[in-house]
Amino acid sequence: MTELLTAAQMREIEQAAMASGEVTGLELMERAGRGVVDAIFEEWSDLAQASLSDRGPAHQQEGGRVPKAVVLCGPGNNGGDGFVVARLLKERGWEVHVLAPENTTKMPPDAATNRSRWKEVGDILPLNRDGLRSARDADLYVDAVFGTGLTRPPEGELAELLSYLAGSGGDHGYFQPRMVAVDVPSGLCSDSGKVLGCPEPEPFSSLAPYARLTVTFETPKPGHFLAHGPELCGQLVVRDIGLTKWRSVNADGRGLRLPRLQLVPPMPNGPDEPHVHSRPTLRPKIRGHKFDHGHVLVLTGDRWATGAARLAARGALRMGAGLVTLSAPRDAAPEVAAQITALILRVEDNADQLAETLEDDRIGVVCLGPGLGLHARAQERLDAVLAAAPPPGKGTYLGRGRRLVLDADALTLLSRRENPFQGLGKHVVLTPHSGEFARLFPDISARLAGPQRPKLLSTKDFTGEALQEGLAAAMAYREALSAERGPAYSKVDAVRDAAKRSGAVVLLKGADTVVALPDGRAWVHAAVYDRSAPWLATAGAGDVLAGFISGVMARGHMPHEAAILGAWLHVECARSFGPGLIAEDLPEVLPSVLKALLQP
Ligand SMILES: NC(=O)C1=CN([C@@H]2O[C@H](COP(=O)(O)OP(=O)(O)OC[C@H]3O[C@@H](n4cnc5c(N)ncnc54)[C@H](O)[C@@H]3O)[C@@H](O)[C@H]2O)[C@@H](O)CC1
Ligand SMILES: Nc1ncnc2c1ncn2[C@@H]1O[C@H](COP(=O)(O)OP(=O)(O)O)[C@@H](O)[C@H]1O
Ligand SMILES: [K+]
Repeated sequence: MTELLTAAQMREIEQAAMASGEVTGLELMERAGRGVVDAIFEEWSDLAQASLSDRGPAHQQEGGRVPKAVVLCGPGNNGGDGFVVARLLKERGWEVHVLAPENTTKMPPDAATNRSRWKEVGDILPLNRDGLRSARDADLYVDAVFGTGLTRPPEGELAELLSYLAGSGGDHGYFQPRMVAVDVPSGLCSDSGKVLGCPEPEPFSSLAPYARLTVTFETPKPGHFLAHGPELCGQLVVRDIGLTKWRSVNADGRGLRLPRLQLVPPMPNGPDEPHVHSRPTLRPKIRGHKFDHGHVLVLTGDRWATGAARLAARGALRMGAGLVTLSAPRDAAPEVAAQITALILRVEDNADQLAETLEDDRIGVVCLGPGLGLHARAQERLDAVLAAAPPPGKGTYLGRGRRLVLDADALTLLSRRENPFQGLGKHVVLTPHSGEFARLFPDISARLAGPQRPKLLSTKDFTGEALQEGLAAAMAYREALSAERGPAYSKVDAVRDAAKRSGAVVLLKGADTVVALPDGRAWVHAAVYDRSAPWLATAGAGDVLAGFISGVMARGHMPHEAAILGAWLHVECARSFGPGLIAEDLPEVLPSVLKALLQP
């Protein structure tokens, strides 16, 4: 299991460790700096070989090139880590240039100690563009300006420096320098993956550099996986600094840290216990007849609009549901019948007939939304399904209650009801994309989006009142951006709030899919770094996901487990197929993915 820790939690853990007397802040900082240096040499072996301490002083005498590093140190403990990195590189014979603020009055003590240690062996240049100009053409740049302590958008000289670096780092810049971020690229909020003061960062206009490698400590942070985090971090490496003992206890020294936020799947090379499986577990189908493996009912849309539901149904069947039935309005039935074989078709003339179908208590899961439509009849069908889905406990299906997956149009229909969340509960999984999420939770979505960029003025607006209004809106936008404070409201915060409000399990899609329960437990499923699957952004992929989740629930998993497993298998299928993927392929590659999963 890989737990994602916020800045506040990290601070708390560090405090607990130091309070125990078993480790000092200075030791932790030394471990952090050493972790960064080790990660650099593991990533770029040529830099390790070029280090004099490895090759002996004779190397220099033979005219060997001395590698050069520029280390940018900020005003806090992240800067402290930077001073350690600078000293360790210098000890290995590097030419090291350090840029740091001149004013050190507010510097935390451990960082100040490491600054003094550095001063014994090297100089300090100003932390601005001038400082960078006098230390150009390095083999390595180390960004230790801000870490988890970023509280507001950088301003003035610092903003100028960071945006200059944003144009030259990562794979974007003209020089593509090796830029290593200590903990996080400076300017990136480690809780949210947002760049403070810059909602749409671009390589040449961001307030945070694009790193090639990010080395973080103890556990990854949510911001490494959410929003813009992955594109700014380059590669992510986690270094153990020995805080495990204090990770799982609260400030009072007891119990688990709650609510928990976990990464799915866990990081294979993280500092986690090596015996923990890095793959989620799917309940095996061992014995029993088809009804023991769950009966899923998928509602189709009207004539000409049944494809999405058929995709979902096929996804559920391939996932291993014992039986999948499509419930289609009469006018859509011929089209559905012509397209299916292993799936069963039931024809409904009206919502009452659907209600009758739902009296069959062997139907354990109902999936609706894909292609459902937004008309009054669709609303009646949704109402019928909600009315026939008793919450767990009072339920009928194996005592578990009936479970629902509400996707696509069903979510928009919910948002149009007077009480959108009436009748929902933990037996329901809502699977919105960001548009559907905004319809259901407009205030939460607006808070997540942050300040809204005003519309660009067209030439006809360049006069009188329209111009004044446009300028006022632009000023207000700039002010709102500079007033942003860290840690920023994250996608995890938003999905947690949505789950709490609706009472349901909420899965908000994207490359950074987040699942949350009303009690605050949450998971980030990130298709990023070495698990990226950009081919999933294809029409109909979401319909298949709804089917996958339904299928996993039919196999007896709890709704939140099904959401997590469904999202994970969805990405595995996309990765297994690769480029050229279309939604129809997802259920077809699932058997090989499941086979690999079930192998010991
Ligand atoms: N918490 C832990 O367990 C450990 C933390 N360590 C390091 O410490 C870092 C956190 O250190 P800090 O909490 O001191 O925070 P940072 O070093 O990230 O930055 C905080 C400092 O910058 C200032 N600041 C924030 N935003 C600013 C802005 N926009 N413009 C100008 N100044 C700004 C703050 O007032 C504060 O002085 C971590 O990222 C990590 O690198 C490591 O040394 C090892 C252990
Ligand atoms: N860049 C991406 N990387 C990984 N997965 C993605 C990416 N973009 C979209 N997805 C996934 O693809 C699916 C798209 O679903 P959705 O937006 O509902 O589209 P549709 O309605 O066309 O099926 C979601 O599961 C989402 O998480
Ligand atoms: K940093």
